[in-house]
Amino acid sequence: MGSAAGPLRVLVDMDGVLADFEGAVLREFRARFPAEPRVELAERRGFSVREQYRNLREDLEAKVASVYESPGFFLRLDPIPGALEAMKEMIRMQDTQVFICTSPLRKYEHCIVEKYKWVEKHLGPEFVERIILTRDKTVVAADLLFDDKDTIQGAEPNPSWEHILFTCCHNRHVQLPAPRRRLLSWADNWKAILESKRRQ
Ligand SMILES: O=c1ccn([C@@H]2O[C@H](COP(=O)(O)O)[C@@H](O)[C@H]2O)c(=O)[nH]1
Ligand SMILES: [Mg+2]
Repeated sequence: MGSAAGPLRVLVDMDGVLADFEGAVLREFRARFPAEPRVELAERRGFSVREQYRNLREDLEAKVASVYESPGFFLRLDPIPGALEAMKEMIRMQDTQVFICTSPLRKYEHCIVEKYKWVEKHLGPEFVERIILTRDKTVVAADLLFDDKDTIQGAEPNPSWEHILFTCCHNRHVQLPAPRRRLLSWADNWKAILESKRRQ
């Protein structure tokens, strides 16, 4: 895609990229289960927080899941530093389409409506129009996907987007094979990544 074929289409993930899921899990786990062992952010490894707590002690899996499945959890997430400013700038860029592409929990009761409310509260109604909710991001057509999940798989073996790994506590130790790229934070040069893609 890019300039020859129309506007650049950018997908931006929500948890771990716009909204601080990991920080809230730890904060709320500590508050609800102060006597239990926990995984500090510096010790997080791998996308699944649930799996890491299970490896720590089997019964902790259900406890950590109960934290992020609770009503109000997704609404209380803090924005990732710089994310709101970047999104508001990106949506105003010429020849650029930006969408929020996020996966709901399997236990979706509170998560889905709270994700919508979070976007409305922090980014406003124009971004509510731009939410794509899917458990399979590979079938969504775009040029770029900014996402903290290191491996994104689904029904489409060759997604149209380039996955830019957004650095998060659980993926900072992952060594990316060339030519895969990262965005270290929203203070990193996300505009250069968009421009590089327009030239392709
Ligand atoms: O350990 C976990 C458990 C659940 N999640 C949830 O998975 C999706 C991920 O969404 P993305 O759109 O890929 O960010 C979301 O509902 C999380 O709350 C998780 O991230 N980690
Ligand atoms: Mg994510």
